[in-house]
Amino acid sequence: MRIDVENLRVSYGEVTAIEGLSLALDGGKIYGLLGRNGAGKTSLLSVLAGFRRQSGGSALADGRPIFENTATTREISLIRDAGETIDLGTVEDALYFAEDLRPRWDAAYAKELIDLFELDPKKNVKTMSKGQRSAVGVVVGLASRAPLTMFDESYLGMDAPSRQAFYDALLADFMAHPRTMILSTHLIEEVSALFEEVVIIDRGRLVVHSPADELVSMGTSVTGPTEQVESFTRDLTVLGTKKLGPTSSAMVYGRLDHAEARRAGLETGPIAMQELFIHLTGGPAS
Ligand SMILES: Nc1ncnc2c1ncn2[C@@H]1O[C@H](COP(=O)(O)OP(=O)(O)OP(=O)(O)O)[C@@H](O)[C@H]1O
Repeated sequence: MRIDVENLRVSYGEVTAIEGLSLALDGGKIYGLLGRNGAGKTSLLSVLAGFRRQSGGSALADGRPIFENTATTREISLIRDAGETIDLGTVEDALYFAEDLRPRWDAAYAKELIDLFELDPKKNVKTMSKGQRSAVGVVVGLASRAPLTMFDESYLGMDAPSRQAFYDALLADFMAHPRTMILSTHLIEEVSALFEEVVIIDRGRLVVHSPADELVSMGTSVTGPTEQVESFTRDLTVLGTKKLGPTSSAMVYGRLDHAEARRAGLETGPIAMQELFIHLTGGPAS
């Protein structure tokens, strides 16, 4: 499913969560949606899911307005954190409800996922642990096979093996049934390998929309004797420097001539997406 957002504004009374945001997603990919606390990720996803009407601008899915358009919103699934989406009866009830709502529901796959996450179908969702409720959300989100599937920090409370099981299942199911997936997360290092494209928002505005590999290629570590590192990086954007005795390692943002660095006796290497994210969203939290 294709997404076109144009000059979007989302306000809550006096608070403006999204302002002047335009974004075009071709679809059929896994997108990472990144932003610091309060950046507007949930607000954007809520509009894309039709949970909330935008205050200004437009949001289209496959060229059609989303809000109050049931034919379109049936094809869109947004799973919020810790199973917030599912608050009725047992796990089985939640699955029946989802099956009724979702035209592409795969009941056999849902059952497989219930077994994978070792969930008790007869258990009341409200009495489950936070991680188990998140897992129910993940099952509903994946088995819906919605052409636009969004997970908004849907792993909250899930332990590391369960989160890994979620990422593996998501990737396998995406390969078998390609669709548009948007994952909003703060666990950048853990999830970034899944992203084909990355969208970073900050204070309600778009900062970056780029293929993940291009974004990562914008960051380089330059390591060598401190003096050479300093002289080589003098006119470059340096995100941070680490010193160990006479050696320094600088994190540089922007295109860089690796051969020239090597000629200067320096080593270059990749830096993590998280470092770039921290830089692009205003540096470490004070
Ligand atoms: N229901 C609401 N009423 C008033 N303000 C709200 C409401 N929901 C969100 N906001 C405000 O809108 C801004 C964006 O919030 P949003 O939840 O979209 O951010 P987020 O990027 O999802 O944050 P987080 O990573 O912390 O979940 C924040 O300033 C927040 O306080």
